[in-house]
Amino acid sequence: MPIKAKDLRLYLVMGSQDCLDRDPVAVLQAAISGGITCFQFREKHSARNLRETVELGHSLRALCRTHRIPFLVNDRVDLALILDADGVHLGQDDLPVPEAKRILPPSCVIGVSARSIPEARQAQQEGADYIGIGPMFATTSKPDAKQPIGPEALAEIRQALGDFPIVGIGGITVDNMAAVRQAGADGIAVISAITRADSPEQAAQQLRQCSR
Ligand SMILES: Cc1ncc(COP(=O)(O)OP(=O)(O)O)c(N)n1
Ligand SMILES: Cc1ncsc1CCOP(=O)(O)O
Ligand SMILES: [Mg+2]
Repeated sequence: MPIKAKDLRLYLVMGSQDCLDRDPVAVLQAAISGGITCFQFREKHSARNLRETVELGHSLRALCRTHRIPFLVNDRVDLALILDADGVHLGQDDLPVPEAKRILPPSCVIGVSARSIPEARQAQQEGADYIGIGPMFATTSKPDAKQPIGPEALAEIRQALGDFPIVGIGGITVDNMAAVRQAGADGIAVISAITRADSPEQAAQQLRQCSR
């Protein structure tokens, strides 16, 4: 089922590395109560081995299923299949979209990262369902992130792509999200604005209210 622009309104990206000493399942539950519209399981560089990652993934997936929140897996198509995910998110260094499509069921959503018009056009032509553009601003959640490109670059990509689902990511907070939406994003994807907030539920609620 293709992802709708409204599903991208408030997209939480998260793995256990983002949750400090909190239980990722509790953080996701709070974020869902606060109004997130999409979730991506992004387990990176963590102390968890693959077996533990799969176990956590099953719990997060079940929670999303109960609340009818789309559940996507970052990077790993094998994990997406194991967890019966609704989709995957692939970056420019990850599995190419045509290869992913050979393995995944046709209903599986594919999101692709882009930071330029050529990258975005290629993703669109290869059959991506949405594009994640960033980093918009400086981020501390991705040590290998490239230089921020700002909402101006997103506005140019929006113009080049026309009506196609686009989400901005990277350093987005309640204070700067308006610029990302005004540039033409259908929604925002965040890690720390929710996972590092004193109250992930209230943080999600506030971001959701501001993204109307
Ligand atoms: C919604 C969304 N947009 C962009 C990214 C970044 O993906 P990628 O460039 O592959 O980097 P990693 O997340 O794998 O470190 C994303 N994950 N989600
Ligand atoms: C995964 C990812 N891709 C580009 S920036 C980023 C990190 C976003 O995290 P935060 O919302 O905490 O800046
Ligand atoms: Mg990736």
